[in-house]
Amino acid sequence: MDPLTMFQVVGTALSVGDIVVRCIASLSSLKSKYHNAPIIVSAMIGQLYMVQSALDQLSVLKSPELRRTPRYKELASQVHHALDSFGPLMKALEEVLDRLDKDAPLEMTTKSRITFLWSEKDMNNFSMFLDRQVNAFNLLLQAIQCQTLAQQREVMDREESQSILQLARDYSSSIVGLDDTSSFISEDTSGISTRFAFDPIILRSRLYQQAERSHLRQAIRAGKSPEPNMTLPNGRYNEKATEENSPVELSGELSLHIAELNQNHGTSQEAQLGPTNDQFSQGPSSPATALSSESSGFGQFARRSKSITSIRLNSWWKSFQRRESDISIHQLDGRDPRRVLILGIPESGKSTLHRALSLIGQPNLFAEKRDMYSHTIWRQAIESVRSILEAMERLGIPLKIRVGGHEVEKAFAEIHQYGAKEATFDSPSKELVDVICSLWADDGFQSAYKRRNEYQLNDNAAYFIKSIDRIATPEYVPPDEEILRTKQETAEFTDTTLEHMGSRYAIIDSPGAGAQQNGCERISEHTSTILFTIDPTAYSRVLPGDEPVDRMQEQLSLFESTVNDRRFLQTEFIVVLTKMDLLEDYLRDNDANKCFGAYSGLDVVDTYAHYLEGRLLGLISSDEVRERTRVVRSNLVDVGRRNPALDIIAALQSFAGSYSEKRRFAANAFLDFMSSDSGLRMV
Ligand SMILES: Nc1nc2c(ncn2[C@@H]2O[C@H](COP(=O)(O)OP(=O)(O)OP(=O)(O)O)[C@@H](O)[C@H]2O)c(=O)[nH]1
Ligand SMILES: [Mg+2]
Repeated sequence: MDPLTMFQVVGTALSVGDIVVRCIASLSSLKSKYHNAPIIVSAMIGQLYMVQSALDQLSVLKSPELRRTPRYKELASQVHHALDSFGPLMKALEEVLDRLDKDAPLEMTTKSRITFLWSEKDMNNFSMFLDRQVNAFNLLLQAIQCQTLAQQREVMDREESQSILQLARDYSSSIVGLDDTSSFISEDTSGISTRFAFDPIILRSRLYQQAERSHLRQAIRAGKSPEPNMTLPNGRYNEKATEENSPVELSGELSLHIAELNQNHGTSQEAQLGPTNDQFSQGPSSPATALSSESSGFGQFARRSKSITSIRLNSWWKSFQRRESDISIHQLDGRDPRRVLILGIPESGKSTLHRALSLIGQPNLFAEKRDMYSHTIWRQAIESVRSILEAMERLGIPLKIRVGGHEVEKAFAEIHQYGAKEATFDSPSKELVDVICSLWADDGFQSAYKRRNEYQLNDNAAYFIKSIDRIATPEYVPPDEEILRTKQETAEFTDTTLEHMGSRYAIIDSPGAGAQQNGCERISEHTSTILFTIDPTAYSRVLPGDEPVDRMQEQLSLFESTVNDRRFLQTEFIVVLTKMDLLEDYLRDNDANKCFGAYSGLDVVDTYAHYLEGRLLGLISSDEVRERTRVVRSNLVDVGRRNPALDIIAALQSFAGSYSEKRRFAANAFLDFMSSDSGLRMV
C-alpha cells in the first residue's frame, strides 16, 4: 500500500476550501438577518477565517512533487489521519448552516430563539472541534516551514506536537467512525499550549488581517473603542467566564503551584488548594487508531456520502453533549487565563505593578483597608525622616538651622519615640508635624536626602514628608495613589485573576530575588508572559542586605539570565521601567553619566531611559525573543486619572504570539460590539 503523501493530506484539506468559504458566507448571512444572533455565529466566522488562512498557506504544497520528497513523506505519515475529519466536519457544518439559514425567521421571537439555541449548542461543539483541527493545521504549517529534516523532526517529536496530533486524530476517528470502538475522545489537553511559533504566519496573512479588521471596524462602528472595558455588563461571554468558567479551577491549579512554591520557601500562606493536576486531565490519550491507507487520504471523503457523514457526525455530537459536563473548561472555550509572572530585583516595583493591575479588575481593592493604610503611611513617613536623620549622623551632616526651637537631637529623640510605637497615628502632635516640616526645609536635611543613594530610604519618602501636614490629620483617608506609594516587602508568591475585554490573566507577583529564582524553576512552565520590572533609579545604589550589591548591576544580570533562559524561549517579555516620575529628581541628585561610564546626556530623563532600554534589549541573545519583547515606561502610582497598568494590558494584547490570543482579541471586539446597545440582547 502506498504510504500517505503530503499531496493527499494537503489535497484533502484543500478539497473542502470552497465549503469553508460557503460556510463563512452562510454565517455572515445569518448574522445579518438576526440583529441579535447568538455570539457563536460571530465567533465561528472568525474561526473559519483562521481555517481559510491556514488553507491559503497550505495551498502552495499541493504540487504532486511533494510525493517524492522524503521529508514531506515522513511528515505526512506523522500527521497520519489527524486532519481526516476536517472534510466531513465542514460538510456537516454546511448542512446545518443551510438549514438554519433557510428556516431563519425574519424576526427572532422567543420560540425561534430557543430553536436557534439548540443549534447553537451544536455550533459550540463544531467550534471546539474546529479548534483541534486548526491546531493540527498550525503544527503542519510549522513543520513545513522547517529548513531541515532534523528541525522538522524536532518540531514533530515534541510532546506538545504529539498531543495535538493525537487529539485531532481521536476526534477524527470518532467522527468518521472508522474505528469507533477502539477510539475515544481524549480530554487530556493539559499538555497542549495554544501557542505556536508558526502562528505569526497565519496572523500576518491577508485573510486573517481582513477578518480582524472587519471585527474591529464593527466594534468601532458600535461606538466602542477597544479601550479597556473591564466587564461586559450584559455580555454572555463574561457571564460564562464568571459562572461556568469561574477562575476557581484554573486558579486552583495555579494556587496549587503557588502554594507549593510558598511552602518551599517556608512561608506561611495557607494554600487554598483547588483540584489537583490529575483532576484537570481526565484520562490518558487514546492510542493512535490504526487505519489503513486505503481508508484515508485524498479521495476518501469524496467517496463518503454526505448523509452518512452527517449521521455519524450527529451521533458524535450527541455522545459529546452527554460528556460535555465532564470536559475541562480548558477545552470548552479555550479561555484559560494567560499566566503572567512579575519578576525583578527587590524594590523594583513588582508588587506596585501587581496592585495597579489588580485595581483594573477590582477598583475597590483598597476600599476596606484605607484606615489601616493611613497608619502605614504615617509610620513610613516617620521612618523616612528617621532614616535621613540617622544618615545625617553617620555622614556627619549637621542641621543648618535650629528646628522651631528644637535641636536636632531633640527632633531625633522625638522621631525615635514615634518610630518605636506602632500605631501612633491617632495622636500625632502638631509640634511633631511642625518639626518634620522644618526639617524638610533645612539645607542639611536636604543634602542628606540628596545622598539617599548611600543608604536605604523609601522611594516615596520625599512625597510623604512633603505631605505630612495632610497625612497627620485624623480625617486623612489615603487615595489609591498614596496606598500604592507604601512599601511592603513581599514574602511569597501571590496571584490575582484579571478579566479584561474578555481576556483573562492570572498575574503572579514574586518575592525578592533569592526566593524568586527557586520559584521561577517551578512556575516557568505555566508562564506565557513575564513582566520584568526595571527600576531606572537603581544605579549607584546598593541592595538592602549584608553584602553590598550594586542594584543596577543586579537587575541587568537578573534580566539577562531570565531573558536568555531556555525555559522562556517561547515566553513574551514586557520590560516595565517603573518609577519614571521619580527619575528626574534622581538624575539631578546622582550623576548617571559617571555611573554608566563614557556616555553623556544621561541626566535627561528621555535620553537616559532610551539608553537603559538599549542596554536591556542588547542583553537579549535571541532575535525571536527580542521581537517578543516590549518596553513600557511607567509611573505606576499615578492611578488617579487613568491606571498606567492599562498600558501593560495593551502591551499584553499587542503580542501576536499566538493565534488564539489574536482570535480572542478579535472575538472580544465582537463581543463588546454584541453586548453594546446596538448588539446582542438576550431574550
Ligand atoms: N513614585 C513611584 N513609586 C513607585 C513606583 N513603582 C514602585 N514604587 C515604589 O517603590 C517601592 C518598592 O515597590 P514594590 O512594588 O514594593 O517593590 P517590589 O519589587 O515588590 O519589592 P519586593 O517585594 O521587596 O521584592 C514602593 O514604595 C513603591 O511605592 C512608581 O512608578 N512610582
Ligand atoms: Mg513586592
